[in-house]
Amino acid sequence: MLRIVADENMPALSLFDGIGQIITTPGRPLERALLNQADVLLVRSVTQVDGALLEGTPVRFVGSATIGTDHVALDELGQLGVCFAHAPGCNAMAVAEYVLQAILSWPPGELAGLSVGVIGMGNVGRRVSALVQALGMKVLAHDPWLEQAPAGATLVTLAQALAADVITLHVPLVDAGPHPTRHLLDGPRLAALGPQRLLINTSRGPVVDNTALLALLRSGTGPVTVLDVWETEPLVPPALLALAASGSPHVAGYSVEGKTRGTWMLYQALCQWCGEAASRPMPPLAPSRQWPHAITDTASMLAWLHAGYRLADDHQRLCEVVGLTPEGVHYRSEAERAAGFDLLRKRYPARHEMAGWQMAGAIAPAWQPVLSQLGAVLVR
Ligand SMILES: NC(=O)c1ccc[n+]([C@@H]2O[C@H](COP(=O)([O-])OP(=O)(O)OC[C@H]3O[C@@H](n4cnc5c(N)ncnc54)[C@H](O)[C@@H]3O)[C@@H](O)[C@H]2O)c1
Ligand SMILES: O=C(O)[C@H](O)[C@H](O)COP(=O)(O)O
Repeated sequence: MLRIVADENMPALSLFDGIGQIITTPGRPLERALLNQADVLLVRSVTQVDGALLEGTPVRFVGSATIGTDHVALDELGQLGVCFAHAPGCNAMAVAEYVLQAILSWPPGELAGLSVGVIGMGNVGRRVSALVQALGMKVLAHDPWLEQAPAGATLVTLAQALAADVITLHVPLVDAGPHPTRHLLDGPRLAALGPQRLLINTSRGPVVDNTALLALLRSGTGPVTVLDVWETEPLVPPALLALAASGSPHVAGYSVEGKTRGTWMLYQALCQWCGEAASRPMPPLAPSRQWPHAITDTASMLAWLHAGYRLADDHQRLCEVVGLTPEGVHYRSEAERAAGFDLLRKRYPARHEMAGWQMAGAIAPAWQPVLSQLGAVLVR
């Protein structure tokens, strides 16, 4: 039996029953002494995993139930001969649904014909691209690693993508190599956006220079801003949250399906590594849900999306833990704010992706493509 240390915020750990014995632990911080008796470490993005953590321990397999891997020193794990697996794409649909709701909640009214600059066209960027095209929006995709534009999108330079009406970031956090992304949106690029554009960051906090963004928002010249990720996580600067149109505690990918799929992908990788058959299927999750109302406009579309999940609830809860009142007062200490951020994530309400909803009301033709992209079933 393998000895497995796992982040307590990972669902579906019973998948590992029979393969190993699980000890759960908070991921931030992770107590190194626990690893002295562990063969396997399973983390989420809040645990920094490097040679200093693993050297001298019996750990030979590390899994991260996340898309991003910037918290893992992959080269150091390689030098120690530690196998690494993660969960590409596991929560991509949840992030895409978050972005869709942010765009639909933005004031301009008619979205068809407006453009969306999608920066990073991987698992998340492609899903976002498909959803916004289904709304009749044009996709200007920037991804220097791609040679061909994904379906329906036009590959453009970063400057061209940043000239779109909506800019949404879906890059990994990268420091080295030809296309680093730390402060990809730096002061000058942010300043060039102006106050009319919508900027959404669900990638990693440091992809946007938060200090420069705050200065622009304070002067009234920054973009309409939706932030799920923050440069100083788990600390959220109250002033930045106060000036953002919406903020959330790094939960864009926190659907029940996305988190569970992450664990399940690690289960498969661990089985392969230790020569076991991965016989357990992805646990069934989506409840049966029926929407009786018509969808004819943005308001009725949002009403349906809100039946699954409300972006505004995330914002409200984050304001509460940061101590931000409608008057803009913040009265909590840094320690309270950091602990509150992590607690919100630990106690995040069950949020299901929209796939599988049975739509019993009339659906106007303009809305059918986006419902189809979301996996809703038209029963009328
Ligand atoms: N907020 C959340 O809850 C949440 C959830 C999932 C993922 N994420 C973040 O989103 C990122 C993207 O997720 P994904 O599943 O699409 O990853 P992915 O690896 O499938 O795609 C990333 C894409 O970014 C491109 N890219 C790399 N450097 C670039 C650059 N300088 N400019 C433009 N494009 C560049 C890559 O070529 C790739 O196509 C993850 O790395 C993770 O950090 C956040
Ligand atoms: O990269 C991802 O998949 C997400 O950003 C990440 O998983 C968010 O959740 P966490 O791992 O911090 O619980």
